[in-house]
Amino acid sequence: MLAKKIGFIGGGNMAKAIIGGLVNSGKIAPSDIFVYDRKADTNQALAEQYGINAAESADALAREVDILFGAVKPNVILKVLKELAGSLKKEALVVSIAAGVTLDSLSSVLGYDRKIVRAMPNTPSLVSEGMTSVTPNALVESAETDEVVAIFESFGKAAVVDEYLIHSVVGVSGSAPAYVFMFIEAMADAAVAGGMPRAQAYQFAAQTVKGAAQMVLTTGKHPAELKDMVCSPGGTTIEAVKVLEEKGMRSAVIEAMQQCMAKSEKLSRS
Ligand SMILES: NC(=O)C1=CN([C@@H]2O[C@H](COP(=O)(O)OP(=O)(O)OC[C@H]3O[C@@H](n4cnc5c(N)ncnc54)[C@H](O)[C@@H]3O)[C@@H](O)[C@H]2O)C=CC1
Ligand SMILES: O=C(O)[C@@H]1CCC=N1
Repeated sequence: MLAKKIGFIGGGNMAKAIIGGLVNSGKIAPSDIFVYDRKADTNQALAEQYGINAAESADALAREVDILFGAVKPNVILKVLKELAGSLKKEALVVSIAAGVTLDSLSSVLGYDRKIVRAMPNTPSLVSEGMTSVTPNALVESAETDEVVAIFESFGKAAVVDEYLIHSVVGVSGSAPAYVFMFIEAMADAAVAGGMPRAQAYQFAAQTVKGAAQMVLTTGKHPAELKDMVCSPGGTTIEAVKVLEEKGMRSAVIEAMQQCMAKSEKLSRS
């Protein structure tokens, strides 16, 4: 049980995923979780759904908590944190999940003596299958980093990475659900073209992606070996593999991710 008070500024999709994961894990009492969203109905809905506290204001929340999650959009997070910095407890830890906002720019508004963690979750957190990176600044103690990792592990997997790797994280997990959804959609389209009903096509495609991912995670085998296991000599699968190679699937994925990572770098500089 985590004996700390945790607050969320912003109660949107990602905050909801984290709050839901924490409450369901039983690692923290809902009465120790606080949320402040500028929309009163969002506060109320989260308080009712999870039995947590809706704070009166960002300042009131900041005064209360030991760990504060900044879960607003990147274009407003620095302003929001600057306004509440003076209300935070001296030892409070701030966790930002805003894409492209560096530890240095967070320190510039919160103070260079503030313990800060930069994290990059993804939307599968909403179904307890998230993948989150965690990057603490030099002031965060290892026990505190472990606590933040444990919070993110309550709704998926989490790993500590150096800050320079966050662009890779954005490419390979933060933004990546979007490309996987496109792949599932395309697979389902082809099944529909073969006559399968749409809903059934999504079920077959999505369960196959989930099962294939599970094989990579649990067998320890190289993805190429797992691919080879599917390809019977003279069979159906190798025909599909040939077309995917001809159409450049691998280079399309690599180039798309490089664009994504370049944009992440650009956002961090602006
Ligand atoms: N959606 C995604 O896949 C991922 C998002 N992120 C990051 O998570 C953060 C939040 O994203 P989402 O939850 O998707 O956005 P969202 O738009 O669902 O939620 C943002 C919430 O902040 C509230 N808000 C805006 N200004 C506020 C203020 N001044 N005070 C209090 N609340 C305020 C809004 O009312 C809204 O409910 C962003 O910084 C984003 O970069 C990180 C990883 C993945
Ligand atoms: O598209 C974006 O900017 C955010 C960051 C990671 C996922 N969504």
